[in-house]
Amino acid sequence: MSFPSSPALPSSASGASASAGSSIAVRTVEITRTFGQRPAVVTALNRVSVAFEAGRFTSIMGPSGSGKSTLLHCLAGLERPSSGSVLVAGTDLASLSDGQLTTLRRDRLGFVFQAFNLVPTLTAGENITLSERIGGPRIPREWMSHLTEVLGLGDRLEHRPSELSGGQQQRVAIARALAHRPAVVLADEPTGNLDSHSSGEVLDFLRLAVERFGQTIVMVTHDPAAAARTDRAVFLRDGRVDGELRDPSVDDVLARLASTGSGA
Ligand SMILES: Nc1ncnc2c1ncn2[C@@H]1O[C@H](COP(=O)(O)OP(=O)(O)OP(=O)(O)O)[C@@H](O)[C@H]1O
Repeated sequence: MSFPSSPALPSSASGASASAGSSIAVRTVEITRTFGQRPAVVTALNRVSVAFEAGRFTSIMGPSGSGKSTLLHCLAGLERPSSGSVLVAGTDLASLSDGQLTTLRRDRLGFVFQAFNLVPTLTAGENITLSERIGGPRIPREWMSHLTEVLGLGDRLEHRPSELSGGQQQRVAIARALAHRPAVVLADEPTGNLDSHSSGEVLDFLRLAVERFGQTIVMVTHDPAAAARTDRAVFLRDGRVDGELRDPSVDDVLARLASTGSGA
């Protein structure tokens, strides 16, 4: 597969630092998240401190119930931790009002979900520019056309989601997540609903976004093959960070999961 070279990044490139690995895009400091009341309190996250470097692709793995989704939701500002801090591009989410948090989520974060979450009544192109349509920064058209060309969507922009395959819908969702150059893209099992061919393609595009555009991506996955496409796999267990692997291979990840008995 060959791709055209990237045009100059828009000056509004908000936080997608090109200096891979040299700065922290998002971090948690000692976050704890509990659900419920005594005596039935569930501690989903227990004093988790983890930092995600700018321009890197990180996966979060761990057994069911280990806290992966709760961590991603806290990074996304969808859930507030019971204690501790979440900092996105240096901003402590706890210091923001609800309105400020909504704006930060629109302008500085991108999301890719297992269920695509496209707006069914909008075309692919309209879905991709959704953040602009709801008041976010203007998406430069040169960047938009480059992005859709790289993702192989150039001839699909007038189609509605129901007219696209699952893999194509997820590519639209990725384009939407990347369009406003967020500080971080948060991906929750982005290949969970796809066949292995489409999964491979989606992982190729996420990888490309990191390498070509310096995008920071944090992805929850159960799939060792998906984790092996990332720069770093962080393992959770019982709401705590339980080690990590740099440049993991599938075998590394499988061995790691087997050694802790944490079949993903
Ligand atoms: N809204 C909630 N109310 C009560 N308990 C919750 C809530 N959300 C999560 N939990 C509990 O917190 C713990 C962590 O859940 P979480 O969904 O973060 O795990 P996970 O690692 O993402 O699991 P899975 O791989 O199955 O999606 C679990 O024990 C779960 O039951």
